[in-house]
Amino acid sequence: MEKRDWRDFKLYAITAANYHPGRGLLEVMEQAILGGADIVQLRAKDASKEELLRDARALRELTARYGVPFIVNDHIDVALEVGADGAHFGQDDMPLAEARRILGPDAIIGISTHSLEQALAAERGGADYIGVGPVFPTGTKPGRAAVTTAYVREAAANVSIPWVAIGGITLANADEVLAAGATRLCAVSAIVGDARPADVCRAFRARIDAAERGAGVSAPAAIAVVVNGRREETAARTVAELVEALGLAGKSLVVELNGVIVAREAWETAALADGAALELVHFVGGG
Ligand SMILES: Cc1ncc(COP(=O)(O)OP(=O)(O)O)c(N)n1
Ligand SMILES: Cc1ncsc1CCOP(=O)(O)O
Ligand SMILES: [Mg+2]
Repeated sequence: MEKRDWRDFKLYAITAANYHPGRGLLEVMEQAILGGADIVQLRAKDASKEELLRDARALRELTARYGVPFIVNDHIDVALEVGADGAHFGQDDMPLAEARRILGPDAIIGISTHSLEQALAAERGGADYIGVGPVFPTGTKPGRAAVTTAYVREAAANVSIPWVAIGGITLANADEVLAAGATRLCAVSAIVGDARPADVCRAFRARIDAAERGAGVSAPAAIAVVVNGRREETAARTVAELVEALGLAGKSLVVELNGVIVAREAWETAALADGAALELVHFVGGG
């Protein structure tokens, strides 16, 4: 089988074990890959070196099995030790030139950028890809100012190396980021924090593919779902969008999707696929 060029990646999934208590890292990341994540990063800010090495070895094996590039965040020694495909660094991490010297010419080196100036500097310095973000405020990187879709537009117009939009991206705002010119999306909480990472990744990939075809942003195709036993055609792709479309936003509701209750905090990322079955129970306040 011909090996895919890693530059063709569309959906970048990053680990965050704190978002999936009770579910294993490998189980969650394998689901993400099965749903269409085509590059994976190990990011574990509070992990010990031993934990990092253990998880990096396991993810190296998993990603190799699926032919998906594996990147390690921050820790160049761990990337080297486990034979990762590359490493990712921020503006305050190891300088790009030093990382290149240590990892060699074939490693994939990613750099976070928060402005076009930083993007062009990373490009000149030999980065293989850059992160553009955080596009929106995000609890995954608290305190970091959002660059907004204004910087996504600038990147789309000016950056020649692969770049990926990151930060606060969910199924509810993915189309906005794609409409600003992104062709690759990265998400942490929206993927690994969802009970069904494969479904979320499939939904992200569908949005990315639709944007690439120049379709879907203004007039998404309808899917058929079953709501309380009744078939509904809808353009909604998340529980939140469906609740809004049914005029139930702000109401006291319990939502069950395919037999599983979806917590209100997860409505924005709970993806709807064609054929999904929902039960919506609306409580009317009493006196
Ligand atoms: C793909 C991607 N983009 C950006 C980042 C953030 O890196 P950094 O700014 O160094 O912040 P930390 O992730 O280290 O907290 C990333 N990891 N991946
Ligand atoms: C690591 C990182 N760098 C910029 S934003 C971000 C966090 C993205 O996480 P989420 O997708 O949960 O907002
Ligand atoms: Mg970093």
